[in-house]
Amino acid sequence: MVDSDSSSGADENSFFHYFTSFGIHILFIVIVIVLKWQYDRNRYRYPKGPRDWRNIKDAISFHRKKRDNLLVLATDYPDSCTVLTHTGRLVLLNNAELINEIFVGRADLVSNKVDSYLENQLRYKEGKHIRTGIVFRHQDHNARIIHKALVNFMDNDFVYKRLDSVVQEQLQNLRLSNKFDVRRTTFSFAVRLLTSLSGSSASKAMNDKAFELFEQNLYKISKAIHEDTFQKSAKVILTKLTGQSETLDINENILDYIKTWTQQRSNRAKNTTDENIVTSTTKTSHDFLDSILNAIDESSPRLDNDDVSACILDIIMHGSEMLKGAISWFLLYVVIYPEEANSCRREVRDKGYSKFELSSAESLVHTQAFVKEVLRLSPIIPIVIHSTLQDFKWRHYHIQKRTQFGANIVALHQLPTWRDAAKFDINRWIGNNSSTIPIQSYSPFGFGPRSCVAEKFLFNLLTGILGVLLFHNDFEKTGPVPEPSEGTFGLANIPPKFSLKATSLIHRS
Ligand code: HEM
Repeated sequence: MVDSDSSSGADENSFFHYFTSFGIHILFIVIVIVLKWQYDRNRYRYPKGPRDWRNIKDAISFHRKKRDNLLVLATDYPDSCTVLTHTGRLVLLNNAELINEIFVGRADLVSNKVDSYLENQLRYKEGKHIRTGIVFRHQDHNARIIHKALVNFMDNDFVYKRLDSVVQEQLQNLRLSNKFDVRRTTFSFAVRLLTSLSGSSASKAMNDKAFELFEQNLYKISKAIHEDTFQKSAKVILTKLTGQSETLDINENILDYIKTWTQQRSNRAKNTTDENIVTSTTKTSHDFLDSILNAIDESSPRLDNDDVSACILDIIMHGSEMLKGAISWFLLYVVIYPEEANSCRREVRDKGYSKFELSSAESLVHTQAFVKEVLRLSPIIPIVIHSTLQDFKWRHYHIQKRTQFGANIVALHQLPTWRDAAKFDINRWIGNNSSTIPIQSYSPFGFGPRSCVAEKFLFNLLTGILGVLLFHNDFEKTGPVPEPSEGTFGLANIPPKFSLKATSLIHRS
């Protein structure tokens, strides 16, 4: 009895010691965290904003409530403010001057694309991953040479040689029926267009089963990205903690598909010395794939097949998401504002714009004004977010490395300097009225050195596409349609699912 008593006392003692030392460790950790927090507080200074503990709920729901928040924050903080979000601290810039100052003036320090927003992460090889749809997340030498190669390709080889026929072919293939799901249909059009532009020979495979699967899988990813539920947010946090991606398998499947094009091209390469290294096939580029392959000799570290394929996937995903978003918004505004849409239809009919032609799209003044006004009120990217590459001082602030800067595009497009900012008014872009457009207050395609590579051609591309659609079709509602204030509003601003009826005007007349 005595023996057993003393051993239980020893057990209690060791438990007591265990818990005391555990408690002391925890206390130390808490003290270190508090000291670090205090140190950072003294060391770094940010613009003021709703970022204290009382706003923690707002911080967590910031991205979900962004549509309301962005305009309210710009009214409360006309210059800039700091918001806590679930992905960290974000300095939101609410006026044109500051956006320009940071995104153009300090682009050397604020050029990393966000990397913790999308759950849709693809580890495409050991130690390397992309988040599909966010083009070239790092601001590094290779991102720069690829950007330059794509811009040069569009300027010199492509736009004037192939673009018209590729776009027209896809417009002809577009199957609009009595009742079509607008987002699904425009996505299919956009993926096919981007695939033709990325790997011209790949378009030959567009009717086969493998391509169908590729397109379906891309659409699944697109849906997963835009799903907007609390379960989804919880999953995002979980995947962030585990480093896993819910859509990884699908990604691997679609990446494999693109790898086969890259492989076929690399097999044609003249001076292949290493199986895993691609060399330029020819200096004339026929598509995005060629233009990236032709830039490989300048790359460092040298790009291989997997890197090139990941870039192509990123371009296809971004381009098709953006085009889907833009064309879906156009068609929604067409049925909400039929008078304005009819003035565009009259214009394309008067000018005989029945086929896509980039060079004459600019002459479609009303149609281009319609495009610009839709993208003003419903920009596809509501905040352009970049993060800082290192600590830096700006005005009287001291900003820490990896702080996110957000250009508040929604607010920029509705600043008080716009006449009747909240009104859908295509006339503001036409003739003398355009002198009322406030300077540097409209930017649907990004800013500075990391702006969209297709920027120069996008207004005309979108105008031409809308022009041809209006020339051949009348669009009507088949039931209630969403308001422009609805839809997902995460990294991209996309209308909710809706259907329309298209009646061919050729058959009617
Ligand atoms: C309506 C259509 C489009 C919109 C609204 C759009 C918008 C944007 C925006 C806002 C950015 C800057 C993102 C940032 O700084 O974080 C961007 C970048 C980019 N876009 Fe687009 N885009 C569109 C279509 C396209 C198309 C068709 C392509 C196909 C080539 C494309 C390729 C790119 C690339 C490669 C970048 C990354 C540039 C870089 O970081 O160096 N975009 N786009």
